[in-house]
Amino acid sequence: MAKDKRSKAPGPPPSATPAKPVTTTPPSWPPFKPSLPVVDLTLESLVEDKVVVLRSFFPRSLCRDYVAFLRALPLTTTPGKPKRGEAVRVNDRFQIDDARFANRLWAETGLKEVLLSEEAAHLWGGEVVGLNPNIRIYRYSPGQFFDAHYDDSNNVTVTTETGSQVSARTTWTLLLYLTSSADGCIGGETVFYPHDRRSAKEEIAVSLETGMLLLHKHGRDCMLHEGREVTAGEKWVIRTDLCIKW
Ligand SMILES: O=C(O)CCC(=O)C(=O)O
Ligand SMILES: [Fe+2]
Repeated sequence: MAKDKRSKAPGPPPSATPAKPVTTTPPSWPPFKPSLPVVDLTLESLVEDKVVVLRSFFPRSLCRDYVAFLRALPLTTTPGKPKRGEAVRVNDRFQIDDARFANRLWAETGLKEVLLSEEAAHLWGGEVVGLNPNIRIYRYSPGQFFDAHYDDSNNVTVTTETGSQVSARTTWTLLLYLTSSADGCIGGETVFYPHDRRSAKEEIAVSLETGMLLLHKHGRDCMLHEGREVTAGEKWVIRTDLCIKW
């Protein structure tokens, strides 16, 4: 086990159950310009059946537009002291239930086609119906991090492109990185630990890449993971989840 001042007392690492979103009017998210996808999206596996990435999912210019836009949202700093059983996360976040934006990310980016392709469709644990309308924005400034935890599977309602409501369950976490070292952000890697313990020898550290989308399996098969401390610049992330019919 790596020595770390953030290491916790014995016991199972906590889960990262997100707080219930407060219902407000969704923001006017910037358009996806240039139209997406800008590259042939190829699913790259980092950990077999557990972690995959799509590089250049958003072009750099769109990431810049998004960061400029997100900066103006009313982000709130999460308390350093978590509720019992919750992971320590220190970052600034904004959370909104926005089925329209979830649908845009799903259907207007090339994501749907690549995830439902024959090679990939078996990964998701069922019939994928879209993305969790619970959209979370994270900003990590120097000193901020998301301590080791597991992500839960949740029951949600997905409103499809045609407006019908489908009962669904989240099966994979989706993280879209909007900044990286190319933008001056140092640290902030998403680190996975395959054997349920924080171990420097075993870690799989995914470095930030501007515009890269990462998906990792959650719920029962979730790997212990953390958002490593940012030491310079800002890490910006859009988080949602992949949902299957339930
Ligand atoms: O920011 C990261 O790299 C990890 C975020 C995360 O683990 C989560 O949203 O549950
Ligand atoms: Fe997580």
